[in-house]
Amino acid sequence: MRFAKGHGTENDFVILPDPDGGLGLTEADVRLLCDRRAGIGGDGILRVVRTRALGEALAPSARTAERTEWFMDYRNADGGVAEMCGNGVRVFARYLLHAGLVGADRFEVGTRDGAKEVTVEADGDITVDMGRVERLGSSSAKLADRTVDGVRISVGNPHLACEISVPVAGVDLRTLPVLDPEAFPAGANVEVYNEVGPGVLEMRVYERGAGETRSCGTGIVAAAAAATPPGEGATWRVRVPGGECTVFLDADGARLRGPAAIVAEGETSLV
Ligand SMILES: N[C@@H](CCC[C@H](N)C(=O)O)C(=O)O
Repeated sequence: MRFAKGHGTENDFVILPDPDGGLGLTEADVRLLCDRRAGIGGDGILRVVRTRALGEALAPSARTAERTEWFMDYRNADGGVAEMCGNGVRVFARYLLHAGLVGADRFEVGTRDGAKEVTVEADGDITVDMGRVERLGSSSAKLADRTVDGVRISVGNPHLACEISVPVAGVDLRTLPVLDPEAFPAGANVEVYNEVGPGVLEMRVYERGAGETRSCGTGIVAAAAAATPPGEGATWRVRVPGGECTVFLDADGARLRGPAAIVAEGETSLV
């Protein structure tokens, strides 16, 4: 089948065009496609399917996706499903434009967290309206070399955003963070962040279902939200190992702006 490969600040994805929803994509297929030695390699999969072709009923949280033409079926590299992917939506939007499946500079993408409006900026960046960001209290995570305290944040998917006040480069993120299972029954993405200047954060992330990645859009939003006093608006530039994104927070929620690129297309016999 045809595939494409794309990334947003080096959070990379295998893109599978499946407009009519006929592809029976198993967890094993996803793991093989994302394998960096035996497969194509990626932090996750973006299946590009017409919303009306979805065989499964949309969850109540995804109802607004019903009005969209294209749905991003996101899978983590371990084969699991995730509700949202901030870098993924930008790459998905870039693919729709690249493949001629949309023509406008502003359109909506369906996700398990509902419809997300994307805007193509004059410089080529893509901005995603991420919607509501919820602060859910505090929790902690045991990492390989330290225990970190943070804020539980929902950006559609679960996060623990931890301010560490020292350079993030020194943190050992090689092992799965140990989380409070009551706070995170479905696991979570864990961010460590540090304010390095006015309005500028540096961040690293251990993604649920993928391990440490070079960037995570929802994680960037979670860190920006955790760094902002509740009820206030703010703009943050967030530096990650794979680049930089900007987050705009206001009373309506968050917008995430950053690059997105398609870097290859081809045929695969792995699915
Ligand atoms: N890389 C993504 C997030 C992907 C899903 C995440 N690993 C989860 O399981 O929630 C992003 O850019 O937001």
